[in-house]
Amino acid sequence: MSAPELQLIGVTRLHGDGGGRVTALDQVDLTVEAGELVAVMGPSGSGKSTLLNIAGALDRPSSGQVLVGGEDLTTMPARAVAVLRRRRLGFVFQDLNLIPSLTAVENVALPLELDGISGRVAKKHASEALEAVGIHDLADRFPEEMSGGQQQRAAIARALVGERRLVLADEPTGALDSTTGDAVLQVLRQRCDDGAAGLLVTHEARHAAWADRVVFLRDGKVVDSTGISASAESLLSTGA
Ligand SMILES: Nc1ncnc2c1ncn2[C@@H]1O[C@H](COP(=O)(O)OP(=O)(O)OP(=O)(O)O)[C@@H](O)[C@H]1O
Repeated sequence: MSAPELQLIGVTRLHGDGGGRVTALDQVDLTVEAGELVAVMGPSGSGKSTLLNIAGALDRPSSGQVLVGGEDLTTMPARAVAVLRRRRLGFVFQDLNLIPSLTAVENVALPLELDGISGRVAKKHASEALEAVGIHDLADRFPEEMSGGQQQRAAIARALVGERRLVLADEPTGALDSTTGDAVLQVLRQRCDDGAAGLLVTHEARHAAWADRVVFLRDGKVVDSTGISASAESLLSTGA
């Protein structure tokens, strides 16, 4: 059997020291297999963003292990981590970070070109990624010529382009209207159904309902991890 796409083992992240020390994550264990979409929920300050940043090698744990596709990020040289992050991980954050002077297709092709793929091949993959998120016809528009929802879809296409096996999303629907937000989640869900692994931080039970599993954090600890059928009902009834 192949290694899980993502495995956190006993991950602790401390910030500051002395009296000001904060335990952002406390001995967190989490496994996400290929084909699985896992939602992370919890109150403000519970450690959701820290978890996502550590899973995406944007931050390092104070102790514990982070394995991506079976490779331990915590012992890997920084250069190898950067390559793995570029090739294997896709990030969808609220801050879209599309480059204003590049068209949609150029923005999506950029990570591939940075990875040494020829411009022509990168554009072909980028066009397919734009098609998958339903904005193929906007390929030659600049970000300022697109609506917020269209920009978000372009950002998702950029996160999914190429062979990204692990997709990390932090409130990817942001301020989008609910129809566009659902479309964005549908793309993420489809990608996981096609074999990627996904980790989705969200405050909204309606969005977590797209996941196979929900992990609840409180004060940096996983307090519950539950299949969606059981959790969705209780979450929706409490309005969490
Ligand atoms: N760089 C930092 N320095 C000090 N404390 C930090 C730092 N980053 C995060 N923290 C603290 O770690 C804890 C977890 O923060 P984190 O941002 O992961 O929570 P969150 O669940 O994503 O919150 P929110 O839902 O409000 O975004 C909080 O107490 C936060 O104040």
